[in-house]
Amino acid sequence: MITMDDIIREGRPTLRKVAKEVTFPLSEEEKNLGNELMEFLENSQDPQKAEELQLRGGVGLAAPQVDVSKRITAVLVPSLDPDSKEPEFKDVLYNPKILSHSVQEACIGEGEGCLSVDRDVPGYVVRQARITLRYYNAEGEKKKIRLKNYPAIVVQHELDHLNGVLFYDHINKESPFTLNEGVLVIE
Ligand SMILES: CC(C)(C)[C@H](NC(=O)Nc1cc(F)cc(F)c1)C(=O)N(CC(=O)NO)CC1CCCC1
Ligand SMILES: [Zn+2]
Repeated sequence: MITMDDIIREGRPTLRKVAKEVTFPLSEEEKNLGNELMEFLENSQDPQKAEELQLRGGVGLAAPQVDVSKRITAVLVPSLDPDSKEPEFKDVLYNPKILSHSVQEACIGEGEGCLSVDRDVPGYVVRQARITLRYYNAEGEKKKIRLKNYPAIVVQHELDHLNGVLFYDHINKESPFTLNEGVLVIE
């Protein structure tokens, strides 16, 4: 089971590597890793387990963050409506790729953080507002979906990890809270 001790932090070289694509059929190890990444997110969003295991509430976790340089990431975005059980987006993505995206850009109003970054880095992280994502699931089935709002931001944050990019690489050093015309701010 993955806990915070397994998550490598900035400074570790794997976080700055371009991860390798997986080939199908997946090895048992690659299948297990995908499930473990998702299990971490589920545990981290369960108040009792998060407390017991001292986990930060996570919505996405990529293989390079547990020192495995492979193009695998899990995403679990809970629904905004606390009553509904269904998450807004939940899947383990193998070889994910953004096929196309909106011209419009978006950012999270309070900026971003990262499970691999133990410090606050203030500033807007401007990303694509809407994306068309292609990925393979553990069975090797090709998926093509469109995402917008928070799920689109999370997926782009995770795909960055597969390319050795960290959220603060996108922050404008001179003026971290400057936004161009038309950038959607997601609260
Ligand atoms: C860095 C951290 C603050 C832990 C962030 N968590 C988060 O946004 N929590 C959260 C939000 C919810 F809407 C519901 C919920 F249950 C928990 C996160 O997991 N990530 C993922 C990450 O670090 N992946 O490598 C950072 C987010 C910043 C923008 C997108 C992902
Ligand atoms: Zn991250």
